[in-house]
Amino acid sequence: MTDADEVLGTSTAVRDFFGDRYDLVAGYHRRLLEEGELRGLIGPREVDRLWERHILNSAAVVPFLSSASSVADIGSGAGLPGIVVAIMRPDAEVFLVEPMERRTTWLSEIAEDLGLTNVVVKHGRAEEYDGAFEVQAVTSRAVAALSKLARMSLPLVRPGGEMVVLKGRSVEREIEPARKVLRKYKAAEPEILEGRTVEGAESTTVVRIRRR
Ligand SMILES: C[S@@+](CC[C@H](N)C(=O)[O-])C[C@H]1O[C@@H](n2cnc3c(N)ncnc32)[C@H](O)[C@@H]1O
Repeated sequence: MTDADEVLGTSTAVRDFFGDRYDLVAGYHRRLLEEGELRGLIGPREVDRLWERHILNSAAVVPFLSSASSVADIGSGAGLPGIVVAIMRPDAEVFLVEPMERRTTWLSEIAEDLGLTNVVVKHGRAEEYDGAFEVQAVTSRAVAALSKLARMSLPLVRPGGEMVVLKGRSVEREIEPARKVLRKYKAAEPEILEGRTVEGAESTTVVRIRRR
């Protein structure tokens, strides 16, 4: 961990931002720091920027989930953003969908160790759960281009719900190729939004697509 990332992660701004969930987020950060690289969950360069690039970046999705009582994070990997969402939204049931067994083992361990009783880990590809369950909101980060992502996510979104994706700034280019699948699932026009967390942390692009 760099000094700058540690200073950010232990700052009053970050403590205030997470409020009474801060200790759980800090516990998750500690586990990622100690085991993330070793267990092949994050790359070696990421260890130095876990707070800003990963935890706060993941947290930026939460304000866009509105009052969703059920969320599925697809391609959760190390738990980003799924574990962060589950910590910040204890009132929501959070499904973490991940095909790699090594990663689902980690996700189950983290949920148990942090006492996150609202987490349900689902082993497999998102497509395998089409028709098996529906949620109010589906999140994802760094899983696929928007057209493929929409095909994976929208079948899990109940009508009136939404998919909320953490994306890079060039996401506008992914919208045209996704139009056909968006029409198929009666999705509304994608909204490109700015996700912010605390002063001093980079903002992120969030794409929200409502299903009618
Ligand atoms: C680049 S990682 C990103 C992990 C995490 N979301 C993050 O931002 O750190 C992509 C993840 O998506 C998972 N994945 C790939 N195809 C998938 C699918 N069809 N359904 C669900 N997850 C998938 C991979 O196993 C991997 O864990």
